[in-house]
This record gives sequence, C-alpha cells and structure tokens, in this order.
Amino acid sequence: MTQPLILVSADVKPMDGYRWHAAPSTYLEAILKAADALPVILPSFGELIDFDAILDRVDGVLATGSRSNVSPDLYGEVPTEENGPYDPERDSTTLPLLRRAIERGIPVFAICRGMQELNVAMGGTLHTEIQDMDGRNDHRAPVSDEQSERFRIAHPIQLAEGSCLAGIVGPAPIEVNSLHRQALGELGRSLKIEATAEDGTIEAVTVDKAPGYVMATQWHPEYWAASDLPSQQLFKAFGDAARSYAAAKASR
Ligand SMILES: N[C@@H](CCC(=O)NCCCC(=O)O)C(=O)O
Repeated sequence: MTQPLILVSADVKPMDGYRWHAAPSTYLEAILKAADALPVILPSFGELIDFDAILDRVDGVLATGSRSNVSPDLYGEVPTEENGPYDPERDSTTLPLLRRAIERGIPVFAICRGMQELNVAMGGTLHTEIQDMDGRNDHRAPVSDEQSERFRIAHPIQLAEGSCLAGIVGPAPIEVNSLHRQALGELGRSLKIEATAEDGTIEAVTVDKAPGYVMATQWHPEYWAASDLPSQQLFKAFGDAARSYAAAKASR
C-alpha cells in the first residue's frame, strides 16, 4: 500500500528577509520513519484555504508544537505582550482545519501547541504561565543551547484507566518531556482526559465519540520517536489510523 499522506501545520516566521511557512524536521521525520507516512506541510493561509478540498486528498492531520501561543481572544481573554509571541495566521488555519478533520473522521495527532489549539477549536480555554499558579509545577524547558537537554525526559504522567492512550502504550505511568508554559483550562466540547501530570496538568486528551482517531499530547513524542518506545508507539498508532482511513476511502 502507498504511504498515507499527513497534513502538517506550519508556523509563520520571518527569516532571511522572507516570511516562511515552516515545520520543524523532528515532526516530519517522525511521521516518515515512525508512522511510515508522508508529511505534507500546509501553509497557514487561513480563510484562503478550501479545507474540505485539501482534506479530501490526505489521510491524517498533525498539528505541531510551537513556541507561539494561541491568541487569547479566541477563548475570551485579552492578548498581552508578555503572553506572546502569537501566530494569528497559524491560528486561523489550524483551528478550522482540526474541527473539520475531526468532523470528517480524518485521523488527528495534535502535539503541545497543537493540543492547545484542539481545545480552543472545540470551545475550551487555556491557562497561561502555569508555573505561576498555586500547586502547579514548572513545565517549561530547561534553559540550554542543546536541544536534547531542552527535550529531556522531565516527569511522569498517569494514564486514565481504559483510555485510548493506555491502549497504545500500556496502562503503566510513562515519563515524558515538557516544554510549555500554558496548559488546558476548561475542556472543549467532547474532549476527554487521557493522562495527567502529578500536579493535575492535563497531559493528553482525545475527543469522545469522534468518528475517527484523535490523540493529543502536551509533551513531544516526535523528539524521541527514534529511540523511546511510547513515542514510537504513538506515531505507529497514528500511522496505522491513517492507513486504515486511506484503505476505507479507497474502497468507497
Ligand atoms: N506556546 C505554548 C505551546 C507549547 C509548545 O508547543 N512548545 C513547543 C516549544 C518548542 C521549543 O521550545 O523549542 C506553551 O508554551 O504552552
């Protein structure tokens, strides 16, 4: 069977005098090698995109992490300079894309900012600067020039009993990395908690009774997908869901 096609979100960034629509290679390589699928970056052109037309041609959607934050005006709060940076073009693309992919039963994997986007897309809210909240730990990356240090394994998470995540990686707690300052607040429509950190921070969600596969993690399985078993299992499960979706589409 041909490799399924996975649509990947793009950050909009100034670089070398141009504006780039780009995604980090770590996500693209994890899709290629651990999910055995082909990544295709979707530029963040918001309402200029015919989402159904592009979703007709792919078998999965992956929303990447990013240092930028979802704009708070999308969940009823006021944007501030300290809470930035923001990426409104990405917001205007990923939120409708995720909603439509879920409605159509197209497999979705949303990572870190991607999970926060999924929650806001479904009507939920975000906490900002969780390290300043009572009872919360600091979930930010260690300060380092070394990516492997920034993405080092940071804390354990507990998996919800009977969750989709436990079905993929097994029921025992797993250890994950952590590079975020925001976290899910009120849950969006139909979102179901799949895992939590010891301070109560929501670490993984799915969409209850979604017509297709949906997994979202606050941590970054893409970074260790070549060497860490749960990270590999998550990408394999996503690739398998995309293959099943592609096969069902071909037989229609
Ligand atoms: N900005 C949000 C999203 C967190 C996220 O996606 N982090 C990835 C960062 C990658 C890096 O720092 O290199 C938040 O902070 O909660």
